[in-house]
Amino acid sequence: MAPPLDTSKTSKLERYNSYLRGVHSTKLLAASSNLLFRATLLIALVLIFFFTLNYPPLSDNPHHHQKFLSSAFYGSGASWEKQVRHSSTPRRPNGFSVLVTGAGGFVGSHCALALKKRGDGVLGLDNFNSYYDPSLKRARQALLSKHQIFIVEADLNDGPLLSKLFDVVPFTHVLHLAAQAGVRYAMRNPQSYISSNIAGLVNLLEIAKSAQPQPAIVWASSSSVYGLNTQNPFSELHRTDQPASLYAATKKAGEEIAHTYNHIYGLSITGLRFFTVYGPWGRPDMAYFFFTKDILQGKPINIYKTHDEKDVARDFTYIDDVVKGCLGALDTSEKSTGSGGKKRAPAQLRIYNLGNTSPVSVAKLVAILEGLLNVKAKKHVIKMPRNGDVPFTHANVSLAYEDFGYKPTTDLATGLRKFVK
Ligand SMILES: O=C(O)[C@H]1O[C@H](OP(=O)(O)OP(=O)(O)OC[C@H]2O[C@@H](n3ccc(=O)[nH]c3=O)[C@H](O)[C@@H]2O)[C@H](O)[C@@H](O)[C@H]1O
Repeated sequence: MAPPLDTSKTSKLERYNSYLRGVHSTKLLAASSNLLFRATLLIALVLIFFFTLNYPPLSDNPHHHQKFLSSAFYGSGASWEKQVRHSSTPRRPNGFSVLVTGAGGFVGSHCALALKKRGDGVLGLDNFNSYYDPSLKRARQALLSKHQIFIVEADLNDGPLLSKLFDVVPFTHVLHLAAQAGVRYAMRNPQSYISSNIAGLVNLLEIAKSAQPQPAIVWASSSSVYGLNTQNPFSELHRTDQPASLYAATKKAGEEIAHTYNHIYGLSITGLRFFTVYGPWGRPDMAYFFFTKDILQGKPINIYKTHDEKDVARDFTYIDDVVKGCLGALDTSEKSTGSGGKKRAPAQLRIYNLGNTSPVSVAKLVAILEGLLNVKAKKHVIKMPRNGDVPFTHANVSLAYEDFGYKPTTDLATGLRKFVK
């Protein structure tokens, strides 16, 4: 049994204990404020690190804004999988199940709707970046959603998310239209072209090569690959080793990368060289679109001339014609031949021009717009800046005609009328 405590000793002890408690709480207070200070410092450092990583700011680098967040938000959950499956299930006998990348974009949204309308299953993929006003992409998304097309919001470089999609859906085809577009913007933000048009393409092909079954792939190349080629009209047999812009160089690189994946893994791949596609729901960064806006607002527009004072011209191609070309390419795609990531037999590899076959000068384009809008444009005719533009494009489409009946039927005046409306 413990001896009774001497009260004087007890009160001393109590005083001592209360002194100790005082010291302890002061120390505790000091320690916790120290801890708080360190934590604040750590958070500040993490924030500085985070913002440094995200430099330059979003407006200049729209691809950084939500990279890979998608894997965290999606890729799991029964209702998400249900949406993905429902959207990609065909509603016609022997219908396709197509992953349309860039489905929030101009050509992507039109193709997605056309495929869905004929009974194919369509799943969209888009990162909704801010290269141009994302609200236009969201409006396209709303339109697609009305037609039961679900767009997964993800970046092409998000490997885990893409793998997950191919685990959930046995896609028969991929219509790969997601890209960093625009010829002149490549001088302002070169890295975005590498990230989307090269790294993103490789990521997609990596996933596709291991998918069971391997899908057939149809993807968007560009008329710009003809670069400094001077033979006319441009044929798929002409030189494409002199790109005039980084955009063109990344599209040409894509064609070579496609060759590699076809050769090693047996992926069936078709590249489509689009020629200045225009029309309703188009891209606001393209000349016909911002010319229309500027003319209506009474703002001056620049019309480029070549350095030897010639007209600059494009083989402007109407969206409905291009959609028919994309569907024709999908319909004539052969199956990929690989399985388990290994090639089993030679596979189809194709390249086609999808143009209009009748170039029109930019000056004429503006004259048509003036007529349709009933407004005179404030025109500045200037020498084409050295920004990667080529003076002239003109497609020979006989190969696409032979193989899938591609025949453009919309002239520029008719197409622009539909756009202006
Ligand atoms: O076929 C392609 O592969 C590409 O087509 C498109 O590029 P481009 O043919 O350059 O279209 P776009 O910019 O509308 O300029 C049209 C014309 O206006 C001239 N132009 C342009 C701007 C200006 O201020 N003044 C002007 O005269 C300009 O010199 C040009 O002659 C796509 O954007 C591109 O993503 C890619 O798909």
